[in-house]
Amino acid sequence: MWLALMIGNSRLHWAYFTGDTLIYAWDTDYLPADVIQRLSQSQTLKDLLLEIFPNDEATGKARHGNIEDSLKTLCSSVSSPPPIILASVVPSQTALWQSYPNVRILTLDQVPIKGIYPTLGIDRALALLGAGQNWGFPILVIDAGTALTFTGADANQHLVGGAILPGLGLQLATLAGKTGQLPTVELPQQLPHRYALNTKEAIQSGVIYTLVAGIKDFIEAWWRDFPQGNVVMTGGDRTLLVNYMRSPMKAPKGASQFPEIVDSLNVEANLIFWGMQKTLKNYE
Ligand SMILES: Nc1ncnc2c1ncn2[C@@H]1O[C@H](COP(=O)(O)OP(=O)(O)O)[C@@H](O)[C@H]1O
Ligand SMILES: CC(C)(COP(=O)(O)O)[C@@H](O)C(=O)NCCC(=O)O
Ligand SMILES: [K+]
Repeated sequence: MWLALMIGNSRLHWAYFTGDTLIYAWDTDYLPADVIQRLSQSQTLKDLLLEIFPNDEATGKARHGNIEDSLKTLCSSVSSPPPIILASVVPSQTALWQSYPNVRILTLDQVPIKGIYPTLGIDRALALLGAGQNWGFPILVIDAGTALTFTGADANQHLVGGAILPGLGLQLATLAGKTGQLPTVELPQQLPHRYALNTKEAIQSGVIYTLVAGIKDFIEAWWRDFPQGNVVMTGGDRTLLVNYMRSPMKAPKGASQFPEIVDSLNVEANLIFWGMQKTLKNYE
């Protein structure tokens, strides 16, 4: 068994594998350095899982309930700190894990995608590989994380390129942080009205409608260049974004948003983990 750890700019993404099979994936906040130190000394997977599964603050009970129990039962026999395969786009966080005795840090040059430029985020390369493995190349990955990224590869698994912009959460945080009067605003579950008559909804409308329009434009351009190309969305905001794109437009004479695009858009949380598994496999 092994654990995959992808360090993103907002949080840690974990997956538990047995061999080639992804059993379970979950997210946690960053861990303090002293907790990571303690994990390095943990003798069993059970000890480790106790630390890295998020607990419900109120009850102290694990949020993942049954899954956590079955994982622990499954792994209580595994001794020594379990192997962690790590990929990161946050160097200061990577440094904290370097002392872990059984860690392997994946680097960009190990990811079997052609034409990679040296500063490409390894999360983008891994997601591309994972998506291409599953749906085939050409493939366009839209990662709605801290940053929102578009990353495409052609039929030869060669990087076409992509784009980077602030993600939904970051756009909202930047507006609140860099202006004198704009409040901190949450993301609504439903698509807001386009024409807002209060500040909160005006911010939500501006950020969401322009982001959704931008995504639509990138997908249409992708299909012009790669008519057989697949498109997949991942990242922490994927579900919200797809829901916005599915909703009818909340505007006068609002028609359904982008049915033809949403119907052919794949949504998947675990692309990066699939890419990590494939990268390891490539080295065997
Ligand atoms: N519990 C959570 N913690 C942080 N972000 C979350 C959470 N749940 C949903 N999100 C959303 O996920 C986005 C971050 O995406 P994610 O893919 O987790 O980031 P990264 O890979 O950059 O760490 C944020 O913009 C936020 O809106
Ligand atoms: C663009 C990113 C910040 C996205 O990170 P994330 O939002 O997933 O945490 C990351 O992939 C990165 O640091 N990339 C390096 C620059 C590049 O890909 O060109
Ligand atoms: K990401």
